[in-house]
Amino acid sequence: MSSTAPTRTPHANSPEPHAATAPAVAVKGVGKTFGATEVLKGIDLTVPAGATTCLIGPSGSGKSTLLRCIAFLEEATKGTITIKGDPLGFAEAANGQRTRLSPQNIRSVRSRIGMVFQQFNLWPHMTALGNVCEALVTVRKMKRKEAEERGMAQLSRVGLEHRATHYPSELSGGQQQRVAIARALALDPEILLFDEPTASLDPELTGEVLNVMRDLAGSGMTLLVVTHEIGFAATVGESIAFLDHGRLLLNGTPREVFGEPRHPRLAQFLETYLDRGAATLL
Ligand SMILES: Nc1ncnc2c1ncn2[C@@H]1O[C@H](COP(=O)(O)OP(=O)(O)OP(=O)(O)O)[C@@H](O)[C@H]1O
Repeated sequence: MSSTAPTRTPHANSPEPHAATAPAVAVKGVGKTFGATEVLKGIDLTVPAGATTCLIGPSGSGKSTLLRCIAFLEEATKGTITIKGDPLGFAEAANGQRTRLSPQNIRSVRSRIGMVFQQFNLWPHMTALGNVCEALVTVRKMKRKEAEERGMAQLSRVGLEHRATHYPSELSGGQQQRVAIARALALDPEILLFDEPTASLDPELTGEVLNVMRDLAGSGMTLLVVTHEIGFAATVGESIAFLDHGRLLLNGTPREVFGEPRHPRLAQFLETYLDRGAATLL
């Protein structure tokens, strides 16, 4: 098992990696501090395209912060992040100097990333379809009719076409989260980030959201999922990254990471967080 996934180390004069072969996300030496607190300490992580990567670790280890840095909702204090080879936010020159990219460049690379949060953040005054279509019309400038067609297709993908005209208050938490997933999918992202998408759901509603995510994973989308659902990570994740105290301690296949002998910190974490039923999956 390696402490980091295999990364490309191009020769200084070699061309930029071609988008088709570049990883979906490459995180290099990323650090993040909030005031005097160092939350991320030099993270190197490669997220392969067309696969599901699960980011696990104890509470406070920095998982959400790393995901938010990848979505550029937080700015990494050090290091670089590329999306299919394109720098996001900052570029690093050959001499190691980090420069901030233009707002247009940041917007354009960010628009290729979708994100689903723990809270669904739906507009309460809009129907499920209205929520899914809103950004298509206002941001992507799509005609309403075309946006609604695309929105219906995405609602159907998460099994909610029959709830298109319902308002969030008329939907269960699991259905609201599925609408939020449809909204992210409608923008056709190259990579979809999930930040503990089932954490605010009752256990009986968690399964329906995990099933949708399982289907998306099976469709060959690139997913990066922060989760405490270890059973989901072990069965759906093709790559597992274990974060502890702001460092990437382990990164590999589920078998490599969860198999015996287990890293003592992982063993300790699993004892604390293991969700019901996961023990039999590992
Ligand atoms: N905006 C912020 N300002 C100050 N400290 C922050 C901020 N965001 C996160 N932190 C701190 O960074 C550390 C890591 O938080 P983060 O939410 O990334 O952890 P996590 O692994 O996702 O935890 P959890 O599993 O509980 O969600 C925590 O100590 C948190 O208090």
